Amino acid sequence: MVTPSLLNCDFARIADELEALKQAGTIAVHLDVMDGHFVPNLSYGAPVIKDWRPRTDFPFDTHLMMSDPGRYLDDFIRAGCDVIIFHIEAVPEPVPLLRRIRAAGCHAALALNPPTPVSAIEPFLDELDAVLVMSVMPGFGGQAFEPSVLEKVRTLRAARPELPISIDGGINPTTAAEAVAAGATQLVAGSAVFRNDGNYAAALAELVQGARRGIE
Ligand SMILES: O=C(CO)[C@@H](O)[C@H](O)COP(=O)(O)O
Ligand SMILES: [Co+2]
Repeated sequence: MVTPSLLNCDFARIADELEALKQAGTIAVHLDVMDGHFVPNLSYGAPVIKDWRPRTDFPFDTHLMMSDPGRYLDDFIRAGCDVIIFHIEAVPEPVPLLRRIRAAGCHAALALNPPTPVSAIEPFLDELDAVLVMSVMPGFGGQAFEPSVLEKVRTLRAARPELPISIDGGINPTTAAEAVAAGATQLVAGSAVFRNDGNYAAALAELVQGARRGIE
């Protein structure tokens, strides 16, 4: 599955952007929340997501790049997030938070930055609905894919054949193929979708074609 990251969309026209993604065949969107502390950038938070919620029925895959996600977790749950992902680097003892997310009826996932080994999340795999492997340092769209993370995807896939594995950062048709071949099941793509020609259907089709090459 290709999940567009809204980071590069036109936020002034969010309802139109969501509708255009729907017409292009999207089935979920990835929301990048940045706190200016865990990552050197700011984006948007729960009040904005709450206003988007009635505009779309897309599941909201919410990537919390925050130093203290627990402090704001209830706001994201109330805002209507469906999948809530936070970083193991921010919360080294993640079980209480993962359980709060699941108890609220949401899916819980842990993200890991490129330098972070799989062993950092291994003890918590039973508590997870998915893992998000970052293939760039978080904070900005449009960065180059870091190929060394593919080994982590392979390791996770071998350890957990059924675990949904997302990969996020620098996804294009070529890296989509590599990620899927390694075992990724969800490809988060920002700049490869929100490219200059505005043809989201064509962009998604190219990414899906790339992903298919990875299965063959
Ligand atoms: O979490 C992040 C960046 O920190 C991502 O979700 C990016 O928004 C993906 O953008 P591209 O790398 O595909 O341009
Ligand atoms: Co993201």
